[in-house]
Amino acid sequence: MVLELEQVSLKKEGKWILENVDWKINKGEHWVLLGLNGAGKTALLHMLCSYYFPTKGKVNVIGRQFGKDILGEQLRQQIGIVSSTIKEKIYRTDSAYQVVLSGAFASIGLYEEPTDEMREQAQKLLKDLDCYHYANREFCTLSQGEQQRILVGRALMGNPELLILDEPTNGLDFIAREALLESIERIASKENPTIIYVTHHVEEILPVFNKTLLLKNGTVFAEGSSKEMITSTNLSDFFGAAVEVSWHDQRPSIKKVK
Ligand SMILES: Nc1ncnc2c1ncn2[C@@H]1O[C@H](COP(=O)(O)OP(=O)(O)OP(=O)(O)O)[C@@H](O)[C@H]1O
Repeated sequence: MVLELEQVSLKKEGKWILENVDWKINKGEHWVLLGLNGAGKTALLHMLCSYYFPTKGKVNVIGRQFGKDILGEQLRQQIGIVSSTIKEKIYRTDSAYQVVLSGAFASIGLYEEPTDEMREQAQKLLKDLDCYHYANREFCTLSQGEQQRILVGRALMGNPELLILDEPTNGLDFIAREALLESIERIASKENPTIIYVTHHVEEILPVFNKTLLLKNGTVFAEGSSKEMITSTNLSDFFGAAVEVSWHDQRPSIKKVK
């Protein structure tokens, strides 16, 4: 089991942000965490990375139980994460290669001497993600799409037990988005890491993400196979607005019904 949440609740400034969340993720599963703005997705991710401690309930991430085991840095080294918060922190003048390498230490910037093995893995990731030709460019000179690829490479350094992709296509145009999704699909099917893909865009649910958890107002609205979750009836209830879901080539699309 990579993740086990049991009746997890989180209170911040007198308000319940998460309530009675149950979620189990087995090794190698690919999940989508879908929720509208303010649903509690970021709060939940912060908890998985041990930045937040649950007010109630049990959290077990990669075999470590919050409250019993030592967490923090050690745990975060086993989780690869792509998020806008991390992107904002990356040093503008670090090269793309340095950014990828820093993932081996789960640090922002490089403070330790990488081993030959780390360098080899970083170069391989740059090639696999089709980023090798801009490896020596400063991070800030890369396009949004290029930056996101580099961040995916950084997250994959050290072969994490859990890969969290938090709205990785934010700010990307249609072409860059689809190209990044193709890479993610390749990683998911080839390397088979456990992945949580966080989004509010139904269209981004790739066939490899065959499980979905719907989070609404801090509670689990429903969870199960993506095919069963992503239906017109279920999502109309979930969004509180009549929507129509259609599937093409195993990818869903959604439109509001007038
Ligand atoms: N530290 C905090 N203190 C007080 N309220 C918070 C805190 N963190 C989050 N919240 C509130 O909890 C709710 C859920 O926020 P969260 O950022 O987790 O949502 P989200 O699903 O990630 O939304 P988005 O898709 O817009 O990023 C929001 O109402 C937010 O204002």
